[in-house]
Amino acid sequence: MKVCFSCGGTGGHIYPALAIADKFAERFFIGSNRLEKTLAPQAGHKFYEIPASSRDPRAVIAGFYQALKILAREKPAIVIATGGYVTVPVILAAKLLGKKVYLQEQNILPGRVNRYLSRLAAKVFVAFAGAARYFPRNKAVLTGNPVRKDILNVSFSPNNTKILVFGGSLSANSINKAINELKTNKALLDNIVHLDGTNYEHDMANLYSQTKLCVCRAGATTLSELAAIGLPSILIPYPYAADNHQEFNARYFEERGAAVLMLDKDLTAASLADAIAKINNPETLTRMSNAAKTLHFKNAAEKIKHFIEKTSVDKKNKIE
Ligand SMILES: CC(=O)N[C@H]1[C@@H](OP(=O)(O)OP(=O)(O)OC[C@H]2O[C@@H](n3ccc(=O)[nH]c3=O)[C@H](O)[C@@H]2O)O[C@H](CO)[C@@H](O)[C@@H]1O
Repeated sequence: MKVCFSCGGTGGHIYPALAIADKFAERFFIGSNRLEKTLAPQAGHKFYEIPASSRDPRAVIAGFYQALKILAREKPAIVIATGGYVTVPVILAAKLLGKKVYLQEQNILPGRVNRYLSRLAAKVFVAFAGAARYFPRNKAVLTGNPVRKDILNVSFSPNNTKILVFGGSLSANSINKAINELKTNKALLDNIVHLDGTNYEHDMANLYSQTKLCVCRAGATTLSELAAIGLPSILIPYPYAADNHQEFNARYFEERGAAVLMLDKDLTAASLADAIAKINNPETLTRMSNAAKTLHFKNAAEKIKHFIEKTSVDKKNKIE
């Protein structure tokens, strides 16, 4: 079955698509000129760029016509969209051509665009049970959030030495500022790995494998990775995320003992040093790691693939 993936803008939307795409032999991507333009071809996928914008209707219309042409030429059986505004014209074009569309939602509190587009989708694969109630009845299927396979192979040890600091795929100014001040603390500095937005890391699995504690934003794809590995974290939700959805993600992890939540407004070099000092011991880290592991959904990408194959192929092996 040939599958069209559409995703865009930030790593949080792109990596789940790449994880699902691994499960399908025939696939291609449609995205914008942002991070997906690098990441999808790098992962070996055919990639089509279309114009996209959250504001300019002319770009959306141009994107829609280009998506129509691409879909008519490539003839995928289905479209899977994992978020980002570039998916809107792709989904509309797919529906016009009578194609089945599936959405995948990473967050506990789904974005408005996905909530609206879910009406056009056959199903929405959700990462957390709490997300289902935001979609029309019977639309959500709980699968968990697909995680890149190299990250699934990483395991946590409290003997790891690194504290990994990053802000999601686009980095975070307030975290950078607090950490840069903390760098005067020599004892901590030696063990801090800081992704500050100038050093995008493609091999996160390698970094995670040396890490005992993450200090990061609370993007849902990051959280799924922390759960898959069982990595303890201090989560500082991005305060301007739509509907404050990162705080929902972070609270879910904090309430279950997997993370410490720190609000961005409370973030200073001193408060961060304090929070790190409180949990930076093998007993606490191990306890948090075990709690994080219980939040991992196994085989999310496989579940999505099986669900699609079961429901999209009829008995004569034809696409519905
Ligand atoms: C501001 C905003 O609205 N951000 C949203 C966006 O975040 P964002 O794109 O930042 O998403 P996440 O934090 O969920 O994921 C970041 C991804 O980038 C990877 N990574 C990061 C840094 C790096 O150097 N290399 C690298 O590979 C991480 O391993 C992870 O896979 O999508 C998420 C998933 O829908 C949402 O929950 C976030 O709220």
